[in-house]
Amino acid sequence: MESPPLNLREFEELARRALPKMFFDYIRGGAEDEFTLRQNTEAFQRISLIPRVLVDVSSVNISTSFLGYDLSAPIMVAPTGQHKFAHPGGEVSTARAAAKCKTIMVLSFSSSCKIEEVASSCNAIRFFQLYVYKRREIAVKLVNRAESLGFKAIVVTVDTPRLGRREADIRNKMIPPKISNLEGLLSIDVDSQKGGSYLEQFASETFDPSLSWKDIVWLKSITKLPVLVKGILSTEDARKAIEAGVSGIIVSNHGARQLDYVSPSISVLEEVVKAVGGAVPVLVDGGIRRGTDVFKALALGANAVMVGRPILYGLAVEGEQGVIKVIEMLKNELELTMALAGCPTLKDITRKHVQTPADRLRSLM
Ligand SMILES: Cc1cc2nc3c(=O)[nH]c(=O)nc-3n(C[C@H](O)[C@H](O)[C@H](O)COP(=O)(O)O)c2cc1C
Ligand SMILES: CC(C)CC(=O)C(=O)O
Repeated sequence: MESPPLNLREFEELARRALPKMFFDYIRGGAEDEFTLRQNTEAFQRISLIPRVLVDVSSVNISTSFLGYDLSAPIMVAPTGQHKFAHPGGEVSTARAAAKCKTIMVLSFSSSCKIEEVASSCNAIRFFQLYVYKRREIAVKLVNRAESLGFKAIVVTVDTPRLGRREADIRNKMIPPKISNLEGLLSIDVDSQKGGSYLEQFASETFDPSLSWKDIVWLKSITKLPVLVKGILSTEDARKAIEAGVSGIIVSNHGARQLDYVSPSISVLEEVVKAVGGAVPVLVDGGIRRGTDVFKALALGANAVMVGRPILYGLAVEGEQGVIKVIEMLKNELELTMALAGCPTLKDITRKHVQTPADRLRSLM
């Protein structure tokens, strides 16, 4: 028997073996040259840790809260579409795992399980991620459904006016998603003569590229739930988001699947946090694979992090149990990092515990 995975990267390798190539490539892949995809993880490696010693770390507490909800750790499940590509249990298995790990799952609009099915499967705290389609009434219906099913926030993704160019999907003729929440609301026929990525064809038929800042105000007007924006990479947009009245900002480059050559999200986190100035909480995702990465993100000002692909790898390898193992691995690594860095609580993690490439440059001048 193979030895069990010891870290998130080993889960990726096992998922590669477990999944059909088309689905593994879809999950792993990024846009175009995958430059930002590599940078998303390498940027974490360029940040060093500066531990403090002789601090009593006999007890380390990693629990926190986000928008008033208690979490076992500052680690949440990012919205990712089509969990049934990874495992037949789909989003229901992921939601159960998130509930058992006492964390928040952001359910993707492009879920392969119905929102009702996910809501009734367990008592996890859930947020609903929204893609705004050309047919706006679909957004209204889904936001209303999420609200009445007890979802606690709407996360609107703002980096996807069109789908990024994912060459693996083009090569594999990636099949279109089966979005259960759209049953009875919308059916899209892809043109099987066209070739290329059918996922991309689907997205270009449906996604509304005219979405703009005024629509955040519209979105707030159709729901009582807090609205968070996902996909902010600049201080200017962070300020606009605050002006538009959002309740949270997610610094994200969509796991490097949209615009290639954007900065890794961890590299812009600190300036966005400064621009936000504590007005609303800030999350970050992209390339988080180790507890040390979570620690670095917190030191640079994030309230919590979200994890995308590793959750799907865990799901592919072992269903619900695999997702639990991935989240618990990250939690255990964070706890150990905090002990070794002299931080018994999350509040003890400060900017002084990390050194970024910019810090090193400044110290030479
Ligand atoms: C297979 C896959 C599907 C995704 N689907 C969505 C989605 O439906 N909505 C969304 O806002 N982001 C989506 N994302 C982006 C994630 O929410 C997240 O930003 C990204 O995966 C974080 O990077 P990481 O995978 O390196 O952790 C998807 C990412 C992947 C890998
Ligand atoms: C169904 C897709 C549009 C989901 C997505 O956002 C992605 O694949 O990155």
